[in-house]
Amino acid sequence: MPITRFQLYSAAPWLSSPHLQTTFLSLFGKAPSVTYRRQLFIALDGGTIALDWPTYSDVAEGSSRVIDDSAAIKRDKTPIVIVIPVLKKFGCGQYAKHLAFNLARSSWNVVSNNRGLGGVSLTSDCFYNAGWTEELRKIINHIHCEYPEAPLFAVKYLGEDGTNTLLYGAAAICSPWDLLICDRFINRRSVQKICDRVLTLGLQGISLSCPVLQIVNALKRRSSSINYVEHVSVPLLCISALDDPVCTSEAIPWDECRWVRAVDELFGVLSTNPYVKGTRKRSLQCSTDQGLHMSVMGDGSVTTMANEAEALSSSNEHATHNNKDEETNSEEGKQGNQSSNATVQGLIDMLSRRRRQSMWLLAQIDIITIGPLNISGRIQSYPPSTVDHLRPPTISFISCCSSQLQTAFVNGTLDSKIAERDKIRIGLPSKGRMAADTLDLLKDCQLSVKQVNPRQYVAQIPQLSNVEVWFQRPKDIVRKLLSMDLDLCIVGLDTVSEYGQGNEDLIIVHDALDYGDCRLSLAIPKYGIFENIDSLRKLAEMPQWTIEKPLRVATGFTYLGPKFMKENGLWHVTFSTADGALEAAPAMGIADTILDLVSSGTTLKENNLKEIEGGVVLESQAVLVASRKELIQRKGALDSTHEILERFEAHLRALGQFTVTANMRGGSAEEVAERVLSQPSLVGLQIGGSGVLISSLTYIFDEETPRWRELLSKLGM
Ligand SMILES: Nc1ncnc2c1ncn2[C@@H]1O[C@H](COP(=O)(O)OP(=O)(O)OP(=O)(O)O)[C@@H](O)[C@H]1O
Ligand SMILES: O=P(O)(O)OC[C@H]1O[C@H](OP(=O)(O)OP(=O)(O)O)[C@H](O)[C@@H]1O
Repeated sequence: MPITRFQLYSAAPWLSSPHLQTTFLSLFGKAPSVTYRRQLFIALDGGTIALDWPTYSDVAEGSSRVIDDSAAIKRDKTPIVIVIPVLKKFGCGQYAKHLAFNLARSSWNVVSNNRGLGGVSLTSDCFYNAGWTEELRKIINHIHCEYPEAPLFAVKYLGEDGTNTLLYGAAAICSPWDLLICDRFINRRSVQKICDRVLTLGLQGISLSCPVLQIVNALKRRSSSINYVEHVSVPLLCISALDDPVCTSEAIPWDECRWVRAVDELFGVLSTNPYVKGTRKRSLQCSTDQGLHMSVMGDGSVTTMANEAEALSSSNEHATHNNKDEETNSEEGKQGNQSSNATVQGLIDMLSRRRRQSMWLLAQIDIITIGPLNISGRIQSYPPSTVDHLRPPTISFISCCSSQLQTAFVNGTLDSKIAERDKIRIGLPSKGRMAADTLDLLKDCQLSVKQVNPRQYVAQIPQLSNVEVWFQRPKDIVRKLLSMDLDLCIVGLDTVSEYGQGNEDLIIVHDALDYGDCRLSLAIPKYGIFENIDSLRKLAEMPQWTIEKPLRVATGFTYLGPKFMKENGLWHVTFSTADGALEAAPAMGIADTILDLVSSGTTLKENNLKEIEGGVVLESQAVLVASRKELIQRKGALDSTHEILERFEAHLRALGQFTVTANMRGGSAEEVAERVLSQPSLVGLQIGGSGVLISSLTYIFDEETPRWRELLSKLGM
């Protein structure tokens, strides 16, 4: 049962020390018996990653299921919780098991992972490290593309990816927050040092084969989630024990966690949440505690409280609220909600004035206990049918969000974000293959971009006064179009398809800008078992691919890749990913095939690889893409898009067309006309003669272009 400040947990006297509690749990704690279905992946560095899915039979009371590869499950909307244990020795594995078990019983699907944990061998010299989030990012991408409809819940990573994260929410349980402070805490007292030794003993079995890393303080600082927490943009529940023997409360980012701008959102939830009871004043014990607190009661109810209430009561403006709150302290229901909100609002106003900041609010839950957390009391169970409502506000009252919170997220509508700016934003590739050609196309359409230097990421198009250009990396452009930070963009079709993942908000306005041509294609070695394989069908029919030994594909396209394979009947497939030079993977023995972009085919040839019939996933070239919501809702967005589209269409239509002005001999205008019309090859022209002008055309305008009509119909206009 969760213990809150109002129900202080008193341990038995013989177990009063948190160290003893942890040791007790490690020795005598009985974790639920859960068996896992394990999926193993080999990363490109040779490391082994395991995803462990708890099985249904172990949580029979609930409705959690084993996730398999069937198409039906792929459409499953059951939320998936990714549990990321840090250590499994010293009792920590018990926490993870309790967590997984209770989540699964509450109808959530659960997957647990980390390199080198849970008996997974370390097969590369790269060990788990708190600051290395790249692997987690890839895993989240992988799970998301496997189960695109299931909301994902899993802090450094969240802060790094800000609004770009694929997660819907997260919980950090006993996070060390600041590794340096925790390290110093552990080494401060001898009892802590013993604890450190025990942890190290637990690690010995796996760490002996690894090179010992001399982790310097700077690295600890950089790897700490405390530096990133303010950029988190999804609901984040942080649960810390104030007497944690390792993750000391001194490292908790009290201030950062409180800097939440989503005040209205929080109020909305408070006023509508049936569990909200009255407010209570109570002086808090911890010297670092200042500000507003919300506490989750044992029955799942939420209570607000504040240790600055005394200060508040001295403020005339808010005295009325406080008095009322005290009187109605024990009241429940609507009246309680109102007084709760009034108190919260009063504190916000007072603190805002004091700190001279616009608006902020803390939302914090303190749990003072040690031992397995039975979280079923607080994380609610959502049947799949209600999963669409899983996005806050349902759990947002425990959120810690950055000020960059998407408005769509806050209010469930897009309007306030739409109102935030009056310029239309077009995203263009900042560097790479597409960058120069994109600028050339715009220039050829008399839409030159004025960028003072290439490092300046915002620029203007003087011809379009209400349009701003934002230079970004192609994949970020698509993400920002989805998050409505951009309205329009030019990128390759492959990038939109991969990172847009079929999102209906993305509309291809112009699908053939005539540069950046390439294809996403499957390539296999020319040698060995593939020597006689020349088609996808033959590849799929090879007897070698089984559950135990699947076809290994190296690709950066972790959404399109699995989708293509399944659509083509290749079921026994695993994917590994890397940022470039994928063509080396088969020769290195890391993969059997690669799925990558090809244009001239030179790279494949140089690496002894070949394309196969039916292996092309996508033909790509540069495209103009827009956000449907932006086109509909942002004033001027559709007009600007129309103008850009018209110029692109007219210019591309004019490519390869020339005007020729020539002198032609003839007795009269009629005679010249007759000679021209009777000779399609214009034999009578004296090219090279005096007065002949040949110039390429810039535009051939249509009254109304087909693509514009198509766009209007896609927008339902
Ligand atoms: N031979 C090719 N290889 C890769 N991309 C190509 C090729 N030909 C055209 N393109 C286009 O160029 C895009 C890649 O451009 P760029 O190199 O800037 O991006 P990137 O490698 O995805 O970026 P980043 O370096 O941020 O990962 C592709 O998405 C594709 O649309
Ligand atoms: O068919 P080709 O003309 O040979 O082009 C194909 C290669 O170009 C791209 O790589 P890039 O040059 O972007 O380098 P990368 O592999 O490091 O991404 C792509 O990933 C292929 O490797």
